[in-house]
Amino acid sequence: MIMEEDQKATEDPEEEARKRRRFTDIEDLGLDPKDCITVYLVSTKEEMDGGNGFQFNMLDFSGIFGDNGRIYGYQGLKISIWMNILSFQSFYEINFEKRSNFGKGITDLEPCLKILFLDNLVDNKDDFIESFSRDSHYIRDIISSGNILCQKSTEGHEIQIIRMGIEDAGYLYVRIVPLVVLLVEGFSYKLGSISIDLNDEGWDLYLLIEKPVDQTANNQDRLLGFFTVYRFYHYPDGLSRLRLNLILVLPPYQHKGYGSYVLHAINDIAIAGDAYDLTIKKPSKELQHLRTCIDVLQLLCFDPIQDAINATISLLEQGKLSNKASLPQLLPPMDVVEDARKTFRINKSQFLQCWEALVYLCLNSYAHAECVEEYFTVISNRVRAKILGTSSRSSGKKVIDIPSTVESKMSFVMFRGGGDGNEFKGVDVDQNIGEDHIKQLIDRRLEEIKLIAKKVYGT
Ligand SMILES: CC(=O)SCCNC(=O)CCNC(=O)[C@H](O)C(C)(C)COP(=O)(O)OP(=O)(O)OC[C@H]1O[C@@H](n2cnc3c(N)ncnc32)[C@H](O)[C@@H]1OP(=O)(O)O
Repeated sequence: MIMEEDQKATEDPEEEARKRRRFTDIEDLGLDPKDCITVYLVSTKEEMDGGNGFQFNMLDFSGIFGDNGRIYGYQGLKISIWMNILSFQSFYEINFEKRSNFGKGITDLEPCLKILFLDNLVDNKDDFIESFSRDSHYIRDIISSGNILCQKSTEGHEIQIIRMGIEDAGYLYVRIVPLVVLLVEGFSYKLGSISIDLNDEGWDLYLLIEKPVDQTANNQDRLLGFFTVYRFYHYPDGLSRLRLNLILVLPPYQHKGYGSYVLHAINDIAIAGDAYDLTIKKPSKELQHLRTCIDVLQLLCFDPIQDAINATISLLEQGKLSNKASLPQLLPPMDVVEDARKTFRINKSQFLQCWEALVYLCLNSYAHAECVEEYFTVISNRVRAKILGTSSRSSGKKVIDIPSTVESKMSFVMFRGGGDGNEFKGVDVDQNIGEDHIKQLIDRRLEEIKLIAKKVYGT
């Protein structure tokens, strides 16, 4: 629905002339959609009218408003979008003071919003308001065909994770896709990365549901979040591998422990299904942090790792790792990596992420403060080598020391050249990168490790 606000020209002609001059004199630089669009999650008419719904604006509109993502030809533009959090249909209103072509054309807003919301838009405000009561049990109906995977009790509610059949999942998925596009960085229609192939049985959709214990008509089941998992095969043993493709906890429910609950459930799915491993497709920074905290906590209680950590700390105490010209450094023994995969389904590259944090945690908690500096040097060297990959690569073989759980004395591993043997992810490789940028990336990694330690141990 588009509404042009009443002009106040007759009330203050001078002000109006000044505004008009100002607007026509300047080049139309376009508006950032983030500055003029607000989305409200609502479940009642009162929330909608009173502006009391959950409100968010810093959203990702890339790919929605043309190639450079800006909106042209408007002054005082305000787009309000209300999403019914019970049925995931939406209604919008567009308000502006002025609309005119100032050299860059006029963005046609309605088709853009239709690209975003697909068939989930309700055209009429009264219909939308009616949907609060009409569709109040939409979620309850949808999940009736699903299977409860796990549940826990909170005050007055059951929190359930429900696995959906792929067809029923499809109906709901189409309704929640607009939220994914807006809230998950890097997921856009353009990239085509959000689609689930409903004919591919490898896909599973799981819903995180809040169910009132009192299931009377006035109490609705609510969708708190969801995740999709893809199952494929590990060659040559034919075991399944699980990939978490997408996870979203809806904004009103974030930072309440649900993400953590879901990640534990996914780990359990992988273990119960005897999967080879569990991976996550391009995790966001926040998700990666959460995942590493969870994995580090599990690994800290995993006996086979203790000897390997102690051996690494011993090398750090002797200053043997930072002096090494060859890389990689601070690698765990491969048998420990394999044990962790078999026990927790943590894949190798995730294990290496956890390993640095595990060593740091043990350094800190067992009074090895004097070699923390040594540890920081080793991490800095590792990040630097990752960035400047090719310069430290050689075509020959490299022999490096690693801690061993097999023998008390040192073992060695030989790497054939061409790579730095380093499987750490998360740092961009750029050959022309400057020293300042390298320092920033090193600091960032050290901060990540310290933050994990703080969350896990409060150190
Ligand atoms: C493969 C992909 O899908 S990549 C994209 C990932 N998804 C997104 O980016 C979508 C938007 N974000 C989200 O959906 C969510 O924020 C998620 C999934 C990343 C995390 O879910 P949340 O429910 O917020 O996680 P959870 O609450 O368990 O933990 C988040 C933080 O809250 C903290 N926390 C956990 N429980 C509580 C609590 N009771 N009170 C306060 N804080 C808590 C955690 O320690 C954690 O803090 P940290 O981030 O500083 O370490």
